[in-house]
Amino acid sequence: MRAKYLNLLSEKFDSEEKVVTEIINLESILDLPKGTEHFVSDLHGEFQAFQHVLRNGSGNVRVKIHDIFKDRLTEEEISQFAALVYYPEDKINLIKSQVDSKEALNEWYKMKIHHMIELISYASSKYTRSKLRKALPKQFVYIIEELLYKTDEDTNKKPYYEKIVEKIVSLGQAEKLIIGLSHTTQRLVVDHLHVVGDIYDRGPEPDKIMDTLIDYHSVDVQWGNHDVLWIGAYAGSKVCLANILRICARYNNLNIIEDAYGINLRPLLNLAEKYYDDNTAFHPKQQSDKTMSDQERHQITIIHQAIAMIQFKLESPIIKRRPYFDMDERLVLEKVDYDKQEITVYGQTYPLQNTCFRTINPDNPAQLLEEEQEVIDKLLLSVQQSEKLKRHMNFLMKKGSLYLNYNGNLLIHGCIPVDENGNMEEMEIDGAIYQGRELLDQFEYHLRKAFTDVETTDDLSTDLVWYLWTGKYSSLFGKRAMTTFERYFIEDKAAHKEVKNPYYHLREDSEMCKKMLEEFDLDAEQAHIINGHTPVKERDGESPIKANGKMIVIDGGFSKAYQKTTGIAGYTLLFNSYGMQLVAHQHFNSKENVLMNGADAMSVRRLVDEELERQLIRDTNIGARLQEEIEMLQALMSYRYIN
Ligand SMILES: O=P(O)(O)OC[C@H]1O[C@](O)(COP(=O)(O)O)[C@@H](O)[C@@H]1O
Ligand SMILES: [Mn+2]
Repeated sequence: MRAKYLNLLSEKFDSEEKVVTEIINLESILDLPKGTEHFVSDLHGEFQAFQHVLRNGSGNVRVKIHDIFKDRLTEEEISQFAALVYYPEDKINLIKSQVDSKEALNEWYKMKIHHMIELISYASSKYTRSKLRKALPKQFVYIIEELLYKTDEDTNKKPYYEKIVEKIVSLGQAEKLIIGLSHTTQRLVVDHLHVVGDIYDRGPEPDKIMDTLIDYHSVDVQWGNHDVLWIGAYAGSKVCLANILRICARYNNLNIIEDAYGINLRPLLNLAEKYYDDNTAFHPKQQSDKTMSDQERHQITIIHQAIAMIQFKLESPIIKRRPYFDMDERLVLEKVDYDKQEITVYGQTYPLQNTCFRTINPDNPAQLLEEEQEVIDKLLLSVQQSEKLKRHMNFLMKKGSLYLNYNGNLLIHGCIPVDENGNMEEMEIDGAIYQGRELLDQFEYHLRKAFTDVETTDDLSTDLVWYLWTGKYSSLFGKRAMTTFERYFIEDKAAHKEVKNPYYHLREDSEMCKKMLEEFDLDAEQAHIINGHTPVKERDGESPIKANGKMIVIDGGFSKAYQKTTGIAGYTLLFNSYGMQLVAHQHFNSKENVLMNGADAMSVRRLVDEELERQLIRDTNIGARLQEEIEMLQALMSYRYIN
């Protein structure tokens, strides 16, 4: 086997020199500082805020500009320069409208090109030349490299460089070059991006986030409960599909379904018109930046009811065919007394209000009307035929996982289900018992299986995707039960409560965190758990850094709907060769504000962890892989070339 592999390898490295060059190349990469990792989570469709954070590298771009130019530019000029790097196209247009002569514009171009070259040279200092080359705008690689590697600028070559920049400007290329250099800078300040779940739902543009991630140079995703709901819908789970439609209706986002993904809602609307009327419990949430006519609101309200009732009906057969999901209490339609209009759940009887049960047969409440069945079948077909959704879901499968061990840390959206005593909770799946990491691996196995067979809609794997959204031992949900039905129809808020898994208070304890890290074969002393999912209520004094820094929770509320609760507009985490920093973002007003005022009112930075020694690539996941490659090359060397 080994000889076979070495023979294969020798086809690529067919001379002693080639092997030596590659070994030296890899060795030198190992000694470069570790690249910067950038963590975000709970984006919830907020594309504008997300792309701002990406473009400014959570404040990293400004820090770098500040480092270089603090003695030469005012704070105001630094902010304006930063705005140019974030939004070069728009900023250039703005400048064009402000300057009064072509000469002045050309002078501005020249100065900015020089500044950008300095910035890139600084921002790329920890990368190899080849990596930097890959990040440069293709059409200008040669020119930029000439400008970058100007070793003797102060002496004989200076006029030569001035000439190059002059020429770029006179040939009308300055604008393109500045735009290209800005994107290069954005790319250089972050080496790798982690999205710790919940790209979808609540906000208006998850599809644009997906497109951005697909184009991003290096990224992974830890699925959130909302993401698996979308994966489930595509993978054939009708109940997941009903849920995503219900949430889109609730947040006035049905255009994601219709316009972004091209899914036809007409059959659902027809059904809704037949059976439903106005109902305040189903009015869509008013998003501040969206207007709605009365007619639109009416349509959304009736669609919202139609799909919610389909959802409740679809839950029932799954709960019945999977007794080990242990969800009998969620057979809500069967717990309703239709004459008295009340329900008994968890031993309590409550009156029901705002009901919309016209399609329900009290003798068999979970039975879908033929029309309902037809609608959900058509919707599923339409979902599975959406090319764009297919592309997005494929990407989520390719780059995503339920959890990830990366550079010594554990990244996971929700939780590791534990009991009050901190023991891993057990769950039965298909006759076998799983817990901890094994349980999570089982969930992931089934999710992938469901995705490879989208035709099958009611097998165990597809049902388990829905379980991940809402089940008691789901590592993504992290609560005992979802009280969606109660929230619509019961006034008493006590019935709405969703009890969290004990994980959420036990994670405050560093010993508990260490135990969980060990479960995932990580070095408990060094590692951190990085979570999303539960908004940190900074407003009430809650800290995102818990258990002496072992646990970091980065859901700070990108989602506008949750900003009132958190008091801020999201956290992001940066992990560079010097350690980890948490960035708390202020509310993102608008791109226009950044452009006009250079305002970048975000970041309060907090140190999570400081490395005693600067971390090198040698110490990272990638470093471990490179070391293996070096070993193979050394083996090839002795096998083939040295005797
Ligand atoms: O805020 P809404 O739309 O009422 O949604 C509430 C539901 O969302 C959930 O919190 C899940 O979403 P998150 O992952 O964002 O917490 C459920 O537990 C809850 O029932
Ligand atoms: Mn979540």
